[in-house]
Amino acid sequence: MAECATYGTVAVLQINNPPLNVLGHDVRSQLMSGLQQALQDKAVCSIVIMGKGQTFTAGADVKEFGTEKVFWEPTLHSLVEAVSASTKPVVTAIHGTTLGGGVALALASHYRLADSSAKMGLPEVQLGILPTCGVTQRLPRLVGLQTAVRMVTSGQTQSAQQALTAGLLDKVVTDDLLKKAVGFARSVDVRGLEARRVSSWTVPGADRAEDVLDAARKTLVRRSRGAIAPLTALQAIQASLLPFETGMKREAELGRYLWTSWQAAALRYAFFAERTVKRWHIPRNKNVNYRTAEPMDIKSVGVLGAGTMGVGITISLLQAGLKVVLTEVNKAQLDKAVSLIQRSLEGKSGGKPQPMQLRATTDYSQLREVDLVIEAVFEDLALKKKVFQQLDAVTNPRTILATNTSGLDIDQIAAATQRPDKVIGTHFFSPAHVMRLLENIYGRHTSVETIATAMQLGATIGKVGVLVGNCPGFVGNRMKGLNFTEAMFLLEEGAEPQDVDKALEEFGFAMGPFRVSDLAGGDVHWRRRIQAGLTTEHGPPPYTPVLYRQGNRYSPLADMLCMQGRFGQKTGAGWYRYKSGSRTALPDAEVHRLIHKHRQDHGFQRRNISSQEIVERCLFPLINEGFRILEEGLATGPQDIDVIFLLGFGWPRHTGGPMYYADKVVGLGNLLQSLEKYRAYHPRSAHWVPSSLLRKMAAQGTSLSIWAAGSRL
Ligand SMILES: CCCCCCCCCCCCC[C@H](O)CC(=O)SCCNC(=O)CCNC(=O)[C@H](O)C(C)(C)COP(=O)(O)OP(=O)(O)OC[C@H]1O[C@@H](n2cnc3c(N)ncnc32)[C@H](O)[C@@H]1OP(=O)(O)O
Repeated sequence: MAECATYGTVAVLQINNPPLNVLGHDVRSQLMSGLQQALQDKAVCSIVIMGKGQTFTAGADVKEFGTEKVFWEPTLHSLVEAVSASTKPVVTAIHGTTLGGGVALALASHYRLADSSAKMGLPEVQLGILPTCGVTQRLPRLVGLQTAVRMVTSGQTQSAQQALTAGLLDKVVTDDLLKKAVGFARSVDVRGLEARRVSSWTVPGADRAEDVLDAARKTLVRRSRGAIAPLTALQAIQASLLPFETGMKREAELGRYLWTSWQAAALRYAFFAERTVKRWHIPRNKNVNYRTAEPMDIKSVGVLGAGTMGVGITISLLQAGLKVVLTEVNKAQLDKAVSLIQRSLEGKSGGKPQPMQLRATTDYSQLREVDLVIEAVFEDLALKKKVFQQLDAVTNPRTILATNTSGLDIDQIAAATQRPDKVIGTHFFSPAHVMRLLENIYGRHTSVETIATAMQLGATIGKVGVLVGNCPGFVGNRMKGLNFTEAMFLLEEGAEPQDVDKALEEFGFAMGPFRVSDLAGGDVHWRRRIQAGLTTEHGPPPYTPVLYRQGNRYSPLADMLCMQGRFGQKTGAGWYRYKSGSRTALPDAEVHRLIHKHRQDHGFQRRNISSQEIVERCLFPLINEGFRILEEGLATGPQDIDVIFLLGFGWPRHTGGPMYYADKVVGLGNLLQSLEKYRAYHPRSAHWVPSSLLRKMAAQGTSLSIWAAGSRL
């Protein structure tokens, strides 16, 4: 846990708690007793604190946060204060990714040394809490308000060099940190100790504090979208302008406020959910799971189709060091893609991809020897089936064939091949080299090896893979579709597009559904609705009621816009209008007229609709569908659905994701009641019928977290 050794007059305390040296209670206890021993030992003149293994420490043990253990003495706070009060100089020697409580220890020490691999960061606001233990008071005194605000409110890490420049480190060394730290500790003198206590310093540049804090507040109000931690952290930093002890009291008050907030619990859940999804199983056959599966070794990947998705996927693969054969029948498109890929990678690595790593070709047969192919052609089932038939013919029989589809039937695509066991869906999200989600979809015949390989590939390319079953739209788009459907009904009943967008943006989404639709292009879903027989290019199919299709209430408003060529940003007009070259959504009188006329034509009585109703009507059907998905065994657990929404659909992280939000914030009983209420008003929408799983859980008074704990392997 923590080891103590002496090197002449220097005592070295080394944290040894693999893999990340988190500061759980055992580690804290041993560090504290090591420190006390060193203070009592007359032969010891100075003390080094460092870590063994891959990092100094990743900070507090987040697994303790929901428990009493976090308060057991010595708490992190007591340990940090003991370091600060030490009567012998303490040198912290940092390597690897050092986070949170690790930085707190370093700040309380009298000297800070790092090797060049070190990265330092304060991710606490991402967990909804405040960096306490004096971080918000010492950091501004050491690096100034501006850098402190940036580090604390963004959670971004600083490289060793950046930390040195900022004043956070005293020295960066290149090798043998232990030897260098011991040498450094020998050279420091107890006489200078008092002056080395950061708590006795004043914040540099305090005369410009108001400007810095005002500017930061404005940015944070815009960026945090309802998350309380960043703005609270700013208040704590502001308190560093007060005397140190007063500032510490303020830090403790604000720390308590965040610690006990529901957002902190939600963000902690999100942190562990992202890690839980890698422990997948198939609900209908728990024997098929991450433990029983052995992935294939993937060294080379073919990407078929060099459109936007193909380009993003290729960049992700190359960045992870995989060999890629990019295949595209259209030579001009291929050349354009290669230049986009090169430019993107040059921007990141300062160099072009090795010629060996990327082979671009118009010839399918070049895919013969790759380990896995990701097809990324146009979203059309007939085309994909044809492509899979060709791939089946040209590739090695052991090659895995993956399709990047956002909702088409994996079984139908697999049926076009002689190897349905080696066919899987890998749904990337656009831009594919940026978005961290990979929704992997198994079909009826997909083998456990194929599933494990797709999940492993996700991890290799730095994505969070979530395994789901096959159904139209899979998990993400199946649920998300309901949100847009209900948003249009709200327009029919009286809301304007900007009202709906504003309510959901206030809830925490970066963009409301109409702005998203304009960004993505309304024609994409219009084509899908046409294919599904819900509409035609000229209006409702013959003998079909305008407001009722395939057994459900239907709003034709989106179809009406598309029939006028209003596809969104790319055509300069959609639900909003856009000035040439601008992405700013401007309310459009044309759209308001169209909605108004539609209301009159069909007898809708316009009424005022509250933000609460907008949020509930857009989100509750989606959550209800999430329960159906769990009931149908299409996701391993609620965490999987939440991660899909957090990483793929911009669901506000501080609410934990749709299923967590329903479970812990809304409450399952309240959710059920609301669904029943809206169902009474809107009997022609099947999405208001509560799922039987939700009914059962609400009746039993149980929670999704209990259900998930029982079902997860
Ligand atoms: C009324 C009461 C009033 C109370 C007042 C307040 C009381 C406060 C008491 C506590 C004060 C704490 C103050 C301190 O400032 C807080 C902190 O230090 S918060 C913690 C900060 N650290 C983090 O957030 C680290 C998060 N981790 C990461 O970002 C990454 O793990 C990594 C370090 C970059 C490494 O990434 P990877 O190599 O990809 O590894 P994984 O992410 O897969 O992780 C591997 C494994 O480790 C688990 N894990 C990671 N970090 C932690 C952690 N900090 N604690 C516990 N466990 C951690 C992770 O879950 C993986 O586990 P697995 O899934 O494999 O089981």
